[in-house]
Amino acid sequence: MTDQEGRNNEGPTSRLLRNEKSDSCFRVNHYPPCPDHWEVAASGRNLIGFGEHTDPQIISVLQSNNTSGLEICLKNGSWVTIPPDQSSFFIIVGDSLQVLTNGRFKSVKHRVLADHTKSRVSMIFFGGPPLDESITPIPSLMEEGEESHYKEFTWFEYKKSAYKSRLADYRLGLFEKTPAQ
Ligand SMILES: O=C(O)CCC(=O)C(=O)O
Ligand SMILES: [Fe+2]
Repeated sequence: MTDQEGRNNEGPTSRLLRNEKSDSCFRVNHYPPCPDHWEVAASGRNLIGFGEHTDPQIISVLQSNNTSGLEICLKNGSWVTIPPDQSSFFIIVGDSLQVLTNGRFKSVKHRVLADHTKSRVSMIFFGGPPLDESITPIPSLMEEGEESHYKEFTWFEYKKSAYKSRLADYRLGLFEKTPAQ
C-alpha cells in the first residue's frame, strides 16, 4: 500500500497478510438446531457446537447469521455470549498476533454452543502469514531492552505443532520461553 506521495506505508502485520503467499483461509460453519438441547440444559450441561480453542493465525474476521452461540472466555474462566450481529464483523486475535505483539494482545479462547431451535451459520476469514515467515514480536512495538516472551518459530512450525495438538490445548505454551503456569 502506498500513500499519496507514493511511499510504501504498509505495516508489518499487513505485509504478512497481503503477501501473495499468505496462508489465509475462509471457513463456513453450520450448526444445525439440536432439539435435545432442553434436556441437556436441564441437566446443567452445555451442548457444544465447536469446542473451546484459540485461533492459531494472526486474525480471524467472523460474521454470522442471527443465531447466538459464540462465547469468549474471560480471564476468570467465565464464558460470555457474543450477541450475534449480522451487520458487523467480529474480530478475534489469534495466537500469532499475540506473539507479534509480544503478549500485548491476547489470543482469546472461544467456543460455540448449539441452539435448540435455530441453526447457526458463521463465516470466518483466517488471516495467516506465509508458511516460511518467522513469527516474532514486531520490533517497533518493543520497549527498549524488552525481550521476546517466545522462542523463534516459523508459521509452518507452529501450524505443524497445532495439528498435532488437541483443540483445547494452550498451543502457544510450547513456544513460550517461560511456559505459562
Ligand atoms: O462459528 C463460530 O462462530 C466460531 C467458529 C470458530 O471459532 C472457528 O471456526 O474457529
Ligand atoms: Fe475459532
